[in-house]
Amino acid sequence: MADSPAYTDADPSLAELLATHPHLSTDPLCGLMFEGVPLNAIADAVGTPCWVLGAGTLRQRLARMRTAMADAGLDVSIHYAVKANDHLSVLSLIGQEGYGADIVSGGELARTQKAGIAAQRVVFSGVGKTDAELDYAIGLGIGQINVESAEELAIISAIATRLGKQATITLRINPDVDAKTHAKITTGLAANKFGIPFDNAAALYAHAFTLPGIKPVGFATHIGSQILSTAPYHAAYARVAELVRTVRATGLSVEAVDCGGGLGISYRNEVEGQPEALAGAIRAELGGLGLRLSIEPGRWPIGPAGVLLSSVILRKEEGLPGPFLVLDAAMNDMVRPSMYDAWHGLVPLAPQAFSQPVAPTHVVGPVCESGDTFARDRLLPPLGRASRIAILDTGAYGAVMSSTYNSRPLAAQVLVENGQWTVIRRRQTLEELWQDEAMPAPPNGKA
Ligand SMILES: Cc1ncc(COP(=O)(O)O)c(C=O)c1O
Ligand SMILES: N[C@@H](CCCC[NH3+])C(=O)O
Repeated sequence: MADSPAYTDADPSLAELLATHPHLSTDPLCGLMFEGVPLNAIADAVGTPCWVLGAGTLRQRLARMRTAMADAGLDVSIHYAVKANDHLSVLSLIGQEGYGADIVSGGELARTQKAGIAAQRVVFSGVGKTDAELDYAIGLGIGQINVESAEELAIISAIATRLGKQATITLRINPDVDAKTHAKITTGLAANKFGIPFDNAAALYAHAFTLPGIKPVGFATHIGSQILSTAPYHAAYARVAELVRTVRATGLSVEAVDCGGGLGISYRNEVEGQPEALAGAIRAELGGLGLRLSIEPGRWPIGPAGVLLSSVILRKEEGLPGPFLVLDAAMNDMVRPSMYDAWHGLVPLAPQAFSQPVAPTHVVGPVCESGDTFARDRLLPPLGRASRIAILDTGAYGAVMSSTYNSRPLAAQVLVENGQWTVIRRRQTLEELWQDEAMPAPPNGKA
C-alpha cells in the first residue's frame, strides 16, 4: 500500500478494468464471464437488475488477509464487517472458513446466529446500541462489545448486572486521525460521532474495572473506510499503543486491541490497499505488546467480488452534450455514486463490445432525481436498447444499501461458486413490497 497512491486522471479502459479484476474475462461467443460463468446466461435466466457475487473471489481475498497477518508473525483474528454485505450465504461462508463477525445492530447479530457463527466470535460495534440489542447480545454471551461512550458503559453495566452476566468490553478510542477518505465515511476525527476522546480513555478504562457486570479487556479503533494509505493506520495504532502503555503503567491489564477495518479497494485506478501493508502497520505499532489482535474488514474482502447487472432501457440522443444510456438499475439499487460521487467500472456484456470504438456517454438510472447517475462522459462502445452492462465492485455496500424508492422492488441476488450459479435471493414481488401497508377502511363500508 503506497503512502501516495498512484492516481492518474484517465479512466481505465475496458481492457485495463479486466486486467485489474482477475475474476472477469471475455469469451468470443458468450461475452463477459464472471468466475468462469457467462453473465449473459445469468441475466437471461434471472433478468436485470441483478446482483452477482463470486464466492471464489471472496474466499481468496479473505485468505490473503489471513496469510498477510500470519506472514507478519501476528496472530490476528479476522471479524468480517457484516454491514458490507449481510446476505446469509456470505455469513455462512464466513463462519465455515473460521472467521468471526463485526456487527452493528441486533439484526446483524441475528443474521450471524442464523448463519451459524458462534456468538463468542462476534464483536458488537456502533455508537448507539439500544437496550434491546444489548440485552440480546449480552444474553447470548457475545464475544466483545466495543463501547463508544461513558454513557454506554454505564448502560451496559446495568444490563449485564440485571442479566447476571459479565460483558467483555473494549473502549473504542477516537484517535483524532484523518484517514484521508471521503468525509461521509471518515470516523476517526474528533469531530466525528464515533469513539471515546483519546484524552478521556485512560480514566474511563480505569473506571470500567470498578463497574459490576463489566470485564474490560482493552481498546478498539476504526478510523474510516476506503483507506488507501498506511500513514493513518500507523498514526492511529501508535496512539492506541501509547494508551496501552499508559494504562499498563498504572497496573491495569490490557489483553486485546481491535484494529478496526477500512482497507480500501481500487474502484477506478487507485492502488488498492494491501493487507500486507496493514499487517506491517499493526506489527510496527502494536506487535511487541503481547496483545490479542483483531481486524474488522468489510469492503476489502467482498467489494471486488460483486457486480450489478443491468440492461439499457433506452438510449436518449436528442438535445444533449452526449447520449444518455438509461439503465434498468438505479440509485435505489446502488446508491454509492449518488451518495459519495463514487466511480464504478462499467463493462458491457456483449462479446463484440470489446473491439468497438468508444465515445463519451452518460449512464443514468430511471429514478426521478438527477443524482441517479452512474457515470458522466464514460468512454463506452455504442450500446443501445437491451444492451447489458456490469457495474463493477458492488459486492460491498451494494445490495445492503438498496431501497425500494420509486416502488422499485429489491433486485435478485446470485452466488457463483465453482463455475455454477444459484439464485440466493429472488427479485422482490410487488405484493412483498406493500404487504405490511395498511389502508384505512372506506367510509360507511363503501368500497
Ligand atoms: C466499526 C467498524 N468496523 C468495521 C467497518 C468496516 O469497514 P470497511 O468496510 O471499510 O472495511 C466499519 C465501517 O466503516 C465500521 O464502522
Ligand atoms: N457505505 C459506505 C461505507 C461505510 C462504512 C461503514 N462504516 C460506502 O459505500 O463506501
